Amino acid sequence: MIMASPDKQQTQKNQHFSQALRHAIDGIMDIIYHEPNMRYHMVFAVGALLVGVILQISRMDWLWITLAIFTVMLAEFANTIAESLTDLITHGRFDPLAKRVKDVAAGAVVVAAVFAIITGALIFVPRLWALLG
Ligand SMILES: Nc1ncnc2c1ncn2[C@@H]1O[C@H](COP(=O)(O)OP(=O)(O)OP(=O)(O)O)[C@@H](O)[C@H]1O
Repeated sequence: MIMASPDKQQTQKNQHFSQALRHAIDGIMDIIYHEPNMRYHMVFAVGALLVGVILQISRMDWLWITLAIFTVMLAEFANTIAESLTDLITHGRFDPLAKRVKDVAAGAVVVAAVFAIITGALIFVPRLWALLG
């Protein structure tokens, strides 16, 4: 689960912006590689972007779609952070507070996904309906 830089096990502060950016990219690659849900979110995001291009949605609609995509992804980041910190503290030992943290974090992803579904439906369904009608 944890991706340390292969060259050294750094624990001190980053010295340069490029070093900080490299670690941030490590984090993004880690969540894509280890969290299947993040990959599902990305597939849905690409699908929404393709449909948006095909239907030539407005600039305002693009803003809503972009907001929905990033909201879901940020919720998944928060969920993964909460899970990792919980596992770091509990080492697999059952704790009711750990359950609460993980369940609430997972709930945040569900709420974000519902927002994305509503946003996509409001933007795409009327246009698809008009195409079929
Ligand atoms: N240490 C723990 N103490 C108590 N309950 C736990 C603990 N670890 C996990 N759980 C319970 O098991 C569930 C599943 O845990 P898991 O770590 O797989 O989270 P998850 O949200 O399903 O993960 P992912 O988002 O990667 O699918 C949690 O939602 C929580 O209810």
